Amino acid sequence: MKHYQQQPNAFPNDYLNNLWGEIQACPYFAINNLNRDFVCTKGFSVVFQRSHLTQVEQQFPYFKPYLDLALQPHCNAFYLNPLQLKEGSRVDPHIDRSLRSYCKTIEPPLVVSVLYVRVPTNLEGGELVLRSPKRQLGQIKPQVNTLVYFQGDLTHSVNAVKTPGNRLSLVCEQYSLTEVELQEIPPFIVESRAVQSAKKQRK
Ligand SMILES: O=C(O)CCC(=O)C(=O)O
Ligand SMILES: [Fe+2]
Repeated sequence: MKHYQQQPNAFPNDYLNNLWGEIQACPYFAINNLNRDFVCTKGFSVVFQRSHLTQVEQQFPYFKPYLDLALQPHCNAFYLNPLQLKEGSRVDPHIDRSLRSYCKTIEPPLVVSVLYVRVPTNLEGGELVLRSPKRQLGQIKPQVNTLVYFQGDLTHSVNAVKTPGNRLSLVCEQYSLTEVELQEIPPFIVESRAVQSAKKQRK
């Protein structure tokens, strides 16, 4: 894949509504754990190896249609995260490397897939901007039910959302790791602020 591609109308429409409802109701869905680049966003993350895909689908059945379509056959480790932005939220320029907290030497993902689950009507801002070191490669205006794939080594950002309402995407960083790297990655865990604060309160 050169830079990025888009697949419109990726799923039946009722799947998007179902995903929206399930994610909003999920106890892990909370103010984000991700780094400082993610300003005023909500979400949670599922880290898993391909060997544990069935377990992921058992615990999160509503992710299955997305995973069936979006996962790339050559990838063996994944960082899946629903990401919600509202008015005033933005994501500063970054390269996705969320598995770095488990393996310091990790290369960026091969591919990142992003499904737009809900987008405010008449959205202003909120575009996904993709860059190479030399130039801007694309500016993608989120459309509900479009599945975007982009090369995992691209720097990207999300412009500040200027409209009321929620912009919910389902993002999956897809890695092709060596056996040695793979050993450092948890087979299946959920990362969420909600879980961490519950743990802290218990102490
Ligand atoms: O929602 C998007 O358009 C992309 C979000 C993103 O960059 C990320 O989750 O790493
Ligand atoms: Fe990203």
